[in-house]
Amino acid sequence: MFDYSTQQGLYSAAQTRALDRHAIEKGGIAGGILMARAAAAAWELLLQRWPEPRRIQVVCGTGNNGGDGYLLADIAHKRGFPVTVWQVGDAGRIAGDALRAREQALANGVVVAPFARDCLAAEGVLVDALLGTGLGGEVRPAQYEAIVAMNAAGLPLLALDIPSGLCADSGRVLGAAVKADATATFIVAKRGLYTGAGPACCGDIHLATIGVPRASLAANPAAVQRLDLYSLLAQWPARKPDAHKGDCGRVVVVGGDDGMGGAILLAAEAALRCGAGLVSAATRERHVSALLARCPEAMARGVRGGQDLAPMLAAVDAIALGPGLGQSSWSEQLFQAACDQAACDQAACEAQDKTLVVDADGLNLLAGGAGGVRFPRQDWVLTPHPGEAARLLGTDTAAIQADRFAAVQALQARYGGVVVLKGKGSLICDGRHLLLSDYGNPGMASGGMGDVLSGVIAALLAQGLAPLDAAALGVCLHGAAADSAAGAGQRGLLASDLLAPMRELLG
Ligand SMILES: NC(=O)C1=CN([C@@H]2O[C@H](COP(=O)(O)OP(=O)(O)OC[C@H]3O[C@@H](n4cnc5c(N)ncnc54)[C@H](O)[C@@H]3O)[C@@H](O)[C@H]2O)[C@@H](O)CC1
Ligand SMILES: Nc1ncnc2c1ncn2[C@@H]1O[C@H](COP(=O)(O)OP(=O)(O)O)[C@@H](O)[C@H]1O
Ligand SMILES: [K+]
Repeated sequence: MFDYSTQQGLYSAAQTRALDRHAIEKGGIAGGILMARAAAAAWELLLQRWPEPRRIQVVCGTGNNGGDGYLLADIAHKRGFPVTVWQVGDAGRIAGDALRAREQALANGVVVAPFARDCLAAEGVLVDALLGTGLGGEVRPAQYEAIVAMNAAGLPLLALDIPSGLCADSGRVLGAAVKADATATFIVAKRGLYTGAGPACCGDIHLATIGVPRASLAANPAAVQRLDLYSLLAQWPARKPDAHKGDCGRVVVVGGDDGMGGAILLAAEAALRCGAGLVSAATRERHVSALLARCPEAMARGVRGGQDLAPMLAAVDAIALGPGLGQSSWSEQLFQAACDQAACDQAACEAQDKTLVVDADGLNLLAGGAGGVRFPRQDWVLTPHPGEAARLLGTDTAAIQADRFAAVQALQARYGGVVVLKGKGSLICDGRHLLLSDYGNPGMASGGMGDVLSGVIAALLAQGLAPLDAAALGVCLHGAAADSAAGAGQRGLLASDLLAPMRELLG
């Protein structure tokens, strides 16, 4: 198993509060000092990003996020920039460090005025210090209006800690959220910044740790880890000099019903390009010659049903079940044969690390109860996109996207094994670990990307990686290859464009 403890921790709002408390109470750093450091870090980022702002407008709320904003305004004012603070909500409710920050800014001559409709001037840089990790529930009307106005202003926008209106825990928009160009997040990265609507709201994310003691971090370990491809690759030993193809694993990809022959080809080619020793494709007879013409390294076989498939599965390490599988009776037979094969010799399967990767119509068949396949089971990696996840949990896509962390955990609890919830900020869960990959880009919103991913994960399993490691490395590799292939343009990216960069990244 890879060691995930060195990956960057992602925190919930409650964990962040516990961390703050620890730093203040045990670390002896006053809350006001943390606030001043946060403001200074954000100011530095603002100047790096927009070196000559003609004006700075800071929209402040009544909590400590607003306090950060007041101190940033104070710094900007001292540096001679024209600054206005627009106060949203009743200033009489401001207390503690935030109140001291406001008083300091006022005493130093910062212009502070109540936020009003159309108050924002159309110049300079806007700073969002309205709501941070203290947001609870859907945003209330006054804050909603301020968020809409900030987004409509058409100005460069820097969010402090988290774009206002974004849920720090889930990455869901709570009614309305600021769409920032950059976000300066403080102390630790919040988990909602990296998945769901988070990435679209945050712009570039910059973490300022503001000197929180290591002991505070150690006392409050994160529950989610953000994956770094290169540190995972560094944990995967190189091939032995005398390796032969039998050492590198056997994969069978199963699918490609009528009209979907390309899906099975993509999965097979991806498995080969990610280092599987031998790859077979079990598909409709009519796809075999096209598959062989494009990819002669794959062993393509036409299968009429479950009885033809079973012998092909006997001596394999990983089965990718689902690319273009369809939902016909042929599909159901193959689905059942693959699930039975893995289940009937569970002991052998454990000994050989034989694992199923179930994707696409494999997941739809599973959701529909095809073949009476029992679960939970540990010998599979399920790779649903949000629509498939909704079918597997009997809910709708919006409910999945509203809390992707909860969804991936619910899927894993119900179905067992390792679950990958795809989409921006893909999540990987085995019941003990909760991992996030933020590689990938909207160019991947094109047919065949998922087929490639199932081939990648199957290849990594076949080469001996544990299911969690194969899923984690596979998802990162797939997304990073798409980032590399997209270059400056995302439209028109094809799933097959990922094959060459994946191979380069694997080294
Ligand atoms: N010592 C600390 O705790 C530090 C906190 N920092 C900042 O403080 C923030 C957290 O501060 P707080 O806990 O005071 O919370 P926030 O300032 O994020 O939010 C609380 C405020 O939002 C309002 N609010 C809550 N839910 C709302 C809703 N649904 N609609 C409209 N308004 C709503 C509350 O009435 C309150 O005024 C962090 O995000 C960070 O920016 C930083 O200064 C670093 C140090
Ligand atoms: N906007 C995006 N940002 C990052 N990754 C994305 C984005 N859109 C799609 N992806 C990734 O592309 C893949 C698409 O898989 P899937 O929806 O199953 O495609 P298909 O069924 O067409 O093969 C997933 O790995 C998903 O995480
Ligand atoms: K904010």
